Amino acid sequence: MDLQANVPRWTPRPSPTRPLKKDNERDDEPQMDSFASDQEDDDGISFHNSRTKNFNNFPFTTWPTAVPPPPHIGVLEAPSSRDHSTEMNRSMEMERAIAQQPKGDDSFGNGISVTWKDLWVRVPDKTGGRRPILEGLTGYVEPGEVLAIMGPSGCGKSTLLDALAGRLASNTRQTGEILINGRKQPLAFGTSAYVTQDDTLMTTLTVREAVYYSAQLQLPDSMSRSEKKERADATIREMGLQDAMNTRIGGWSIKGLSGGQKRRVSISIEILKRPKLLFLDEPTSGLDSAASYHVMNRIIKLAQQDKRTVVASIHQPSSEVFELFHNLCLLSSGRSVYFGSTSTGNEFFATNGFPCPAMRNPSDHYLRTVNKDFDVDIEQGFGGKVSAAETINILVESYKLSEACQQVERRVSEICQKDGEALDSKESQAGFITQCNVLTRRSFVNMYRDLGYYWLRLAIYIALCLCVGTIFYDIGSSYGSIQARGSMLMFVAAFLTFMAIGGFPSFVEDMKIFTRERLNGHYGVAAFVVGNTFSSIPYLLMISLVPGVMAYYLVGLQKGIDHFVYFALMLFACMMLVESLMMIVASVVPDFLMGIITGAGIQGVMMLNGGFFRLPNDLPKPFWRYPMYYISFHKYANQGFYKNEFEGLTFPNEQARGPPSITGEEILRTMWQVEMGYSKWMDVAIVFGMVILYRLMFLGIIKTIEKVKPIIRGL
Ligand SMILES: Nc1ncnc2c1ncn2[C@@H]1O[C@H](COP(=O)(O)OP(=O)(O)OP(=O)(O)O)[C@@H](O)[C@H]1O
Repeated sequence: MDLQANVPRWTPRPSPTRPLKKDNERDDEPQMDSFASDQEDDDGISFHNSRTKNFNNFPFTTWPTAVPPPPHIGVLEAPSSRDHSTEMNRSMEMERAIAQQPKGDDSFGNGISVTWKDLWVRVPDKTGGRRPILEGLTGYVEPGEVLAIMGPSGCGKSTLLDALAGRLASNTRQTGEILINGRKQPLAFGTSAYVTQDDTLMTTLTVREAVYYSAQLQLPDSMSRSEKKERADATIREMGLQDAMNTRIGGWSIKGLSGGQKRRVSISIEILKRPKLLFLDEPTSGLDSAASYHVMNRIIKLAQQDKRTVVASIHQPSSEVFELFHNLCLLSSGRSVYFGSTSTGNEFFATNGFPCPAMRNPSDHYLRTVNKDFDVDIEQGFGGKVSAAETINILVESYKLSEACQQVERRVSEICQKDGEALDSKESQAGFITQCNVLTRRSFVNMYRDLGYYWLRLAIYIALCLCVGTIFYDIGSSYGSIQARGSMLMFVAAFLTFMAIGGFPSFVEDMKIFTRERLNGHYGVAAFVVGNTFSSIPYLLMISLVPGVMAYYLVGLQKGIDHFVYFALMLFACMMLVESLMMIVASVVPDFLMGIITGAGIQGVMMLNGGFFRLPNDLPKPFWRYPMYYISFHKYANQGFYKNEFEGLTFPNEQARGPPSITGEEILRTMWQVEMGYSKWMDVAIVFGMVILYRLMFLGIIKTIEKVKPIIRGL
C-alpha cells in the first residue's frame, strides 16, 4: 500500500507563531472541558472541532463526521466531492495570509531560539548495532513561545528534551543539527534551566529553605539578602506552596511533601532566576487539574515576560492546560506525527480521517490515536477501523507531505540564517565565595538532619570503640601487649576508617543533587567540592574524638595528651581520606550497590598492602612494594599510629634469650619494619596531602566527565 500516494495534503492555518492569549481572554480559573462542539464550516459541512471558529477562513480538508467517507479501507484520499476551485482560492488566501503573518522577531533580542533539523538519536540494541529512538525530527521554538512535546509513554519526549538541552546519556549517539540562536553552541551550565522528570531534592530541607538556598546560589551578589528572600517567597507562592513553606521535603525515611508538591518545588527552584530558556519534563505529573492549570499558566506568563522560551513534555494535559501551549510537537515511536499550532491539531487529525469526537479533550484524542502499545484498532471518522501502527504511518506520512511540515522547515531555515548571540553561562550568578559559603551551610544543615549521614555512624563507632576498649582493656606493657597494640591500632587504621563507606548512600544522593544543579548552572564544581569538604569536617572531628577517646583511654594507650591528639588527628585524616575516595567513586559509579562494592574493593586492596598483613620488606616487588605500598594510605596510617604508640615505651623481654627489655623504637624497626627516617607528623601530613589530592581528583574527574560526555555523544 502506497501510503504517501493516498494521504491527503494537510495545510495548517497560517499561525505557527500564534500570539499569546491576553489575560482578559480567559478566566484564571480552570474551566470544564468545553471546547469540543459540533460546528459547520463555510461549506455547511458539520465536523467536530473545538476551535472551529478559528478555522473558517482556511482550507482544511476535514473529514465530515456526518458525511460518509470515500469507499476505501485504511487508505485516505482527499475527498473527491470537494469544490476544487473554492479550495484553490482558499489556498491562495491562506498563502497570502502566511506571507503577511509576522514570523516572530526579526532578531533574537534577549531571547533564545532553538531549532533542530533532521535530529536522530540512537542507542545500542541487543544485536550490537544501534536502534533509533528519535527519527529525523525537525522543529523550532522561539522566544515568547511555549512548545508542548506530547506522545505516548516511551515515544521519546524526554530524549528530545535531553537532546535539545545537551544532556543525552553517554550511550546515545546524536546526529542532525541543533542550533541555539542560529549557532551551534552548548546548552548547559546556566544557559538554560531544566526541570527533570524525577524530583531530585534535598529531603531534609523545608520548602522555604530549599528555594531560598537556591536563590542565594543562583541570584547575583548585587541583590540584597532581603531581595533574594522576597524572590524565593514570591516564587513559592506562585507555585501555590505557601501552606507548605515550613514543611520538610521528605524522602524515604520522613514523610514530607506529596509528589505534586515536590514537583512544584522543583519548578520553583528552576524559575527563580527567570531563565531565558526553560525545559520541563512532565511538569504537571502528580498535580490535580487546578494545580496543573495554575502552574502552567504561571509558566506561560514567564514566557511572555521578556520573551522567554519554554519547552515542556506533557503527558495528559486537561483541555484547559492544552490550550495554553502555542505549538505542539506530537511524537509516536520517535517519529514526528505533527508539529504546529495546538489550535490546528484537530484539523490535522480530522483531515486524515481521525476527527476528535465531540466532548473529548483533543490531547486525549491525539494520544489515543497515536498509541500503538495496545493492540487496539483506531476508529476513523467515517466508521472504518485501522490498526494503530497503520494509523501512525498514515499520520506520519501525511504530516511529512503537508504544507505545515514545509512551513516548519522554512521557519527553521529562517531562524538559522539569523546571526544570533552567543550564550553566556556565567550571567548573573552568585560569586564563588558566596557559593562556597551557601553550599557549606546547606550541606552542614543536611548532614545535621540526615540521621544516616553521620549520627548513625557515630552510634556505631561508639559501639565499636566500646568493644575495642573492652576487648583490649588496660593493655599494659607486657611483652604480649606488643602484638595486641599492633592489632588494635591496625583495626583502628583499617576498619574504623573503612566504616566511613557507610556514608556512600548519602554521597550518591548528594551527587544526584549536584548533577542537577550543576547542569542548570547553579554553581561551579570547585564550590561544590569546597562546600562538601568543609561541611563534613565538624562531624568527622566529632566521630574521631568521641569514640576515639573511649577506645584510647579504655585500652590504656600511651599517656600524654599529645599522643591522644595525634591518635584522633590521624583517625580524622583517614576518615576524610576514605570519604574523599568514596566521593570519587560516587562521581564515576553513581549506583548505590556498585559504588559500595567498588569502594570496598579499593580499600580492601589498600588494607592488604598497608604493611601489616604482609611486612613491607616481604611484599613482592615491584608491583606490590612499588608503587602500591606507597599509594596505600594504610601504610602512613599504620606507621603514624605505631610511631605514636611505641616511641618512648620500653617492654620487658620475657624470652630466655636477648636483652632484659626491648624499646619501642627497636620494635618499630625490626618487628613492624616502619620507616624511621621521618617523624610521625610527616605521616599524618602525607595523609592530609592525600586528602587534598583525592579532592582535587574528584574535581578533575567531574570536570573531565563534563567535557568528555558531549564528545562521546558525537556532538
Ligand atoms: N540512554 C538510553 N539507552 C537506551 N535506551 C534509551 C535511552 N534513553 C531512552 N531510551 C529508550 O528510548 C525510548 C524513549 O524514552 P524516553 O524516556 O525519551 O520516553 P518518554 O516519551 O519520555 O517516556 P515517558 O513518557 O514514559 O517518560 C524508551 O524506549 C527508552 O527505553
